[in-house]
Amino acid sequence: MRLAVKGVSRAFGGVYAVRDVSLSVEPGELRAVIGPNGAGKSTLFALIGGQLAPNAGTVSLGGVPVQRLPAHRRARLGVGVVFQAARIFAGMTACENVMVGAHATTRAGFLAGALRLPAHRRDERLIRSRALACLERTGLAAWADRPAEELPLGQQRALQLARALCAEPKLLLLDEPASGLRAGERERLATLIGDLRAEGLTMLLVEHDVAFVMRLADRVTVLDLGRVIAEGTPAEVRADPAVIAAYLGTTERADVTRTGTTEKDGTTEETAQTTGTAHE
Ligand SMILES: Nc1ncnc2c1ncn2[C@@H]1O[C@H](COP(=O)(O)OP(=O)(O)OP(=O)(O)O)[C@@H](O)[C@H]1O
Repeated sequence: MRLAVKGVSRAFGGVYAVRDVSLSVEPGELRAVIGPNGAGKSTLFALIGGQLAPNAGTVSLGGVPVQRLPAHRRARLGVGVVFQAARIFAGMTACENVMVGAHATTRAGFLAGALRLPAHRRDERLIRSRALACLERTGLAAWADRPAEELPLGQQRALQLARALCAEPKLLLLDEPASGLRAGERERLATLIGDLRAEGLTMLLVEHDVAFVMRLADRVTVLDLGRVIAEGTPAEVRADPAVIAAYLGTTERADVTRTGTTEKDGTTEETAQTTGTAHE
């Protein structure tokens, strides 16, 4: 599903977190959004997912303007979201957590469920088998019937991804999916994202870990201080002087696999000062 963001701005307390940002992601494309700390990545992510509304500009999905729709309405249009912080339902098994993702997309509603109609039982069986397949894809098959809260953090993230996939999204938004993962988990995630891309799923990936996205993305959008400063293929972006100045250059972060906070040491004085201003 095509995603088009046009002239989107969002301010907090008079300070723009995202300012006049435009980007369009073609169906089947894997787009990465990178940028230093405070660049506006998470804000842009929330503006697309519907957790935030823009002060100006439009967001459209497959040509439908959605900037005023809440997140659950965008989900129904086919937007799947994996947040950075694990959002799991405690007191439910891993499989039940994943099944939640699919319920919005099935016909049998609450009433059919409450009345235990045959259509509902059929749907439940279908959803359970879909959920198990998603758990398998994300390496969580062995956890299916265990309480979700017992999963280690990395697996809780994978569980969110399984839940999003179970809803069969047309656009998948991933917010720093590699952060906090161990090397093996990171590799598995990269493989899965590559597989999803090969299957034609449109994805937008916000990521701190530049090396992680550079080998996966078709195109990369670079934000700095709320604005798009570069866009292109990974090779083009890597060679762009504006990107090097703002983000990649001084500590060769492109080759450093880091998560969490971006180090400020070694940045140019100018970059350090402007980044500081953005946080005020
Ligand atoms: N809810 C909020 N209230 C006030 N200011 C906010 C809010 N969310 C973001 N900001 C500010 O907007 C700017 C952009 O933040 P955002 O989290 O979108 O950047 P980011 O690129 O995701 O950063 P990071 O890589 O550190 O997560 C920052 O200056 C931040 O302090």
